[in-house]
Amino acid sequence: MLIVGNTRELILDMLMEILEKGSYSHLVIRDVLDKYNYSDPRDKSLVKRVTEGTLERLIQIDYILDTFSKVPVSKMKPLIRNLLRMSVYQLLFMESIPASAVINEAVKLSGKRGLKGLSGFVNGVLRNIEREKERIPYPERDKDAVKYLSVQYSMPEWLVYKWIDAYGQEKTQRVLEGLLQERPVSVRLKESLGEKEKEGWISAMQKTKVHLKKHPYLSYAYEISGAEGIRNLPGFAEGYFTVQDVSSMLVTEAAVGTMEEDGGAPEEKMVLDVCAAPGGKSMHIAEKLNGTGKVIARDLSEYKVSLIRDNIGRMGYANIEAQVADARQFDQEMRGWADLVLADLPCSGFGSMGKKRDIKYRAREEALEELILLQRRILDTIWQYVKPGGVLLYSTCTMNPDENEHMVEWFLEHYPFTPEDLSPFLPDALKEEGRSSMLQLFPGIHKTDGFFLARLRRKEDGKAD
Ligand SMILES: C[S@@+](CC[C@H](N)C(=O)[O-])C[C@H]1O[C@@H](n2cnc3c(N)ncnc32)[C@H](O)[C@@H]1O
Repeated sequence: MLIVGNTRELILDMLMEILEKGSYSHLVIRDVLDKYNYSDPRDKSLVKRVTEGTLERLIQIDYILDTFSKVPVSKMKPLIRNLLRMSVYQLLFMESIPASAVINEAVKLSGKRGLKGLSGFVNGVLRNIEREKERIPYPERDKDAVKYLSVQYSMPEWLVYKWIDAYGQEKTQRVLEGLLQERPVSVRLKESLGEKEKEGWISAMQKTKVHLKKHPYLSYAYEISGAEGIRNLPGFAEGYFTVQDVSSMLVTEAAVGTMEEDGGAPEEKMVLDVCAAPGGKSMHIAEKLNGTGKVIARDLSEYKVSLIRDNIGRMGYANIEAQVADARQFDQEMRGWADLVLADLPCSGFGSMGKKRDIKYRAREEALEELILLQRRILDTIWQYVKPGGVLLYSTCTMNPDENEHMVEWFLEHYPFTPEDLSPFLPDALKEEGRSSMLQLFPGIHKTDGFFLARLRRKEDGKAD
């Protein structure tokens, strides 16, 4: 199948929007796919694949371009730079498209977009790369492991350096590989559905083109691949399921303590989720409470809270309420109110890079310090909402010890909490790693996004040490 005419021009425009104007890739891709109703669904998946793939491999692609072009990528005209990037992606990673077609289409498009004078340059660089693609002189691992891994897996050098420092070279490489692997979307099927409804849903899903598979960690988690849009799938409108990574479902298991503790039937609980939008974990907790107790789901803005409300409406939970509140501001009314406080804090988000492909290029090392201060500020405030004897569940969707293990250590030094063994609440595959109070999940190593969770219990005497 060729990428021709409007389709490749559309890809070029999307890359310009994301890489030159700084728009978020997942939003640009979603909007374009929603807007353009292709007669051939294969066109749709090609647009998605080439745009996402080019972003995912950007560092490697730019390295190759810099090796084969006299003009460095940073000095090229933006349109030419992005045209070359998407073409190199196709030459290297999409064998089904003939190289001659990729190059001819790129040459034509540069002319069409008013850069006819550069058609020869585009042609020359791409032909050179096509000829030499089996002999690209990549950085040598023995000489510079950070540069080697950075180019091979398209990850900024400072992040590779940070991960090697924290987790070692072997683990870092597995994580980098994991981040590039295509992973299915995971969904949480409502546990409260009756057997008949569950079977009906599974059989309706099997009649669609998507592939449905049970996730090995949790009985109610399923993986879906090949879906063109989740919203059109059976059971979505009825609120049978919600999209949620399994790592995030494990937070609820550990927070509510349902896997072994309480024989799987939690008593009535008061729960406060201080950073809740779009509401995935709050709704899961509401579900686990079987309609009892109360979950208050808070977030910073009216818009964010409207996302939580929309989700509650679709999923139909009655024991949950969404509120606008800034977690940095102490709320006197909540002092000692909660059996469980969920602190799923804003973080660097490195664990979800597999899904949001531009996070890795947007991340700035300097910004991490600010995030850590924000996380501390929120923790400084919200620990007081936990009843003496109650639980604080701390989580982030990142892999960065300063936001994770070191943050928990800092917290325990300052506030009257004790860490608790996570293993009773985890699936067998994770029990061993969860024996301490903290669990770091890694893509490529675990069957989840990158994620961190820690379970901390407030001491009965309740006062700060
Ligand atoms: C990791 S996300 C939460 C995801 C959510 N727990 C879920 O499972 O769907 C972090 C959230 O923190 C919110 N946030 C950031 N700063 C905040 C603050 N000062 N007060 C309350 N919420 C805040 C962000 O708007 C964002 O929605």
